[in-house]
Amino acid sequence: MSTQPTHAIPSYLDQKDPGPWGIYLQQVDRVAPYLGRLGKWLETLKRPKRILVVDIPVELDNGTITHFEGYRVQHNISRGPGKGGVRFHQDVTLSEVMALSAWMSVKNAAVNLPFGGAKGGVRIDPRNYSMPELERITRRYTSEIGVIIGPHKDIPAPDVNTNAQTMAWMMDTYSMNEGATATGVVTGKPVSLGGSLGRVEATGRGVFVVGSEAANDLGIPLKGARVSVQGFGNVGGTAARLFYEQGAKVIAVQDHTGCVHNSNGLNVLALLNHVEQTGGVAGAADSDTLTPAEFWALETEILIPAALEGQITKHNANSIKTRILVEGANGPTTPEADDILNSKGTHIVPDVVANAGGVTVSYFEWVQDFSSFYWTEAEINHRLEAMMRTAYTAISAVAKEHKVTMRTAAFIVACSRILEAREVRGLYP
Ligand SMILES: NC(=O)C1=CN([C@@H]2O[C@H](COP(=O)(O)OP(=O)(O)OC[C@H]3O[C@@H](n4cnc5c(N)ncnc54)[C@H](OP(=O)(O)O)[C@@H]3O)[C@@H](O)[C@H]2O)C=CC1
Ligand SMILES: O=C(O)CCC(=O)C(=O)O
Repeated sequence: MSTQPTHAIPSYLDQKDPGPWGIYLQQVDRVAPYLGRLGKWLETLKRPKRILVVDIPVELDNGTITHFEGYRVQHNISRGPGKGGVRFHQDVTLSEVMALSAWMSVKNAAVNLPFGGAKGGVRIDPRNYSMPELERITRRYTSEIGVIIGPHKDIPAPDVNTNAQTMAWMMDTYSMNEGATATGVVTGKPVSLGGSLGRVEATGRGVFVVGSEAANDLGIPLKGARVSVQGFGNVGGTAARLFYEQGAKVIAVQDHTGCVHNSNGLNVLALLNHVEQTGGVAGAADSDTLTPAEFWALETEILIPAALEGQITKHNANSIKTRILVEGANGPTTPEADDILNSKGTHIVPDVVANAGGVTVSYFEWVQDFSSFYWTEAEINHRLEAMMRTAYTAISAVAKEHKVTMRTAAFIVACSRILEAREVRGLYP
């Protein structure tokens, strides 16, 4: 007998979602058999706590008024305030933001940060707008979501196409509306505004740390290891540089301008300069070009997707020849592709562990803001590396104990922590 009430018109949550939210739901279902008595709370994870869709009216430089659609979703706040980035992208959808917020709940719990999960987004291609227009859009978006964010409620941070400047505008807008400076309302701020040293590089550094742990587990020396990277922004660019500096051969990099390749290894520092000057990897010196299909089929020791969700699917998973997949991006691998890669023995370090370095240093930033006492970059990096290694080792151990993948192990650890908090808090106000 069903324990849920039935209705003639299904709720939007009951629709079959083929997008990122549907992928997240499949991942949650895979963890159900391992939750024991906590299984009775599983439905909690399939329902975001709070969804806010906002209209953002803005006057453009040419005097016209235009409207953007923005979102902030708080998936779960059982273990602490919501935490997660804000994305500006033309393809942002509610399904995507719901999934990204849920992956934040899982990530924060997997690494044992005292946060729930949240995420935000604005449907906009920021390349089409001037800086003053982006400032007005960001400020209006912040005012609109101001009813649910706050240093103890939900703390945004940078994600795709947002950065420290975006966070400065958000912090200033929220503070003006509150009538008091609230540094702790966002993380990833400029250091001059209470931001943390090391935050800009933190996600890529975390990818490097767990990628190195995985290589060590498989007996692969970093020196000479072939690495390919999709996405050469904050996460992919930093991870590529750190592997390069340790002697790995970064043989291919792809962004939306194309894919550059050199089987002897690209000069990553020169490539970063080239991207700074031209806006993309296309046309970089000492490289040939590859099609996307050729990029995925390259033989590598380490492959790092660090762009958007849904890049590795049943259509390209069979061609992938890498020993280790380190998910810098959120949700880059669909469940079918996950199964194909696992059956080939690919060692997958899932997003909820691999890219947790950013939110870990965001946590350090939040703590520093509250205590008004700031750590050195060396201290930050040391603590970050320790937390990433601990999380990787603990989740590997659970994977071995239950004979499951690292992704399912991370979900077992995280979902158990979230649902235990749910259970012990109880349901009624
Ligand atoms: N920033 C952070 O702290 C964190 C980010 N992440 C995740 O990491 C991923 C990347 O984020 P981040 O580096 O911050 O974002 P950025 O905006 O800095 O960089 C995104 C990169 O991805 C490239 N890209 C976008 N679409 C495509 C595509 N279809 N094919 C190939 N390349 C593409 C972009 O290329 P181009 O510039 O040419 O458009 C750019 O190089 C996202 O999934 C994000 O959610 C996860 C944890 C924390
Ligand atoms: O730093 C943060 O708070 C969140 C970063 C983020 O959005 C992510 O990990 O996907």
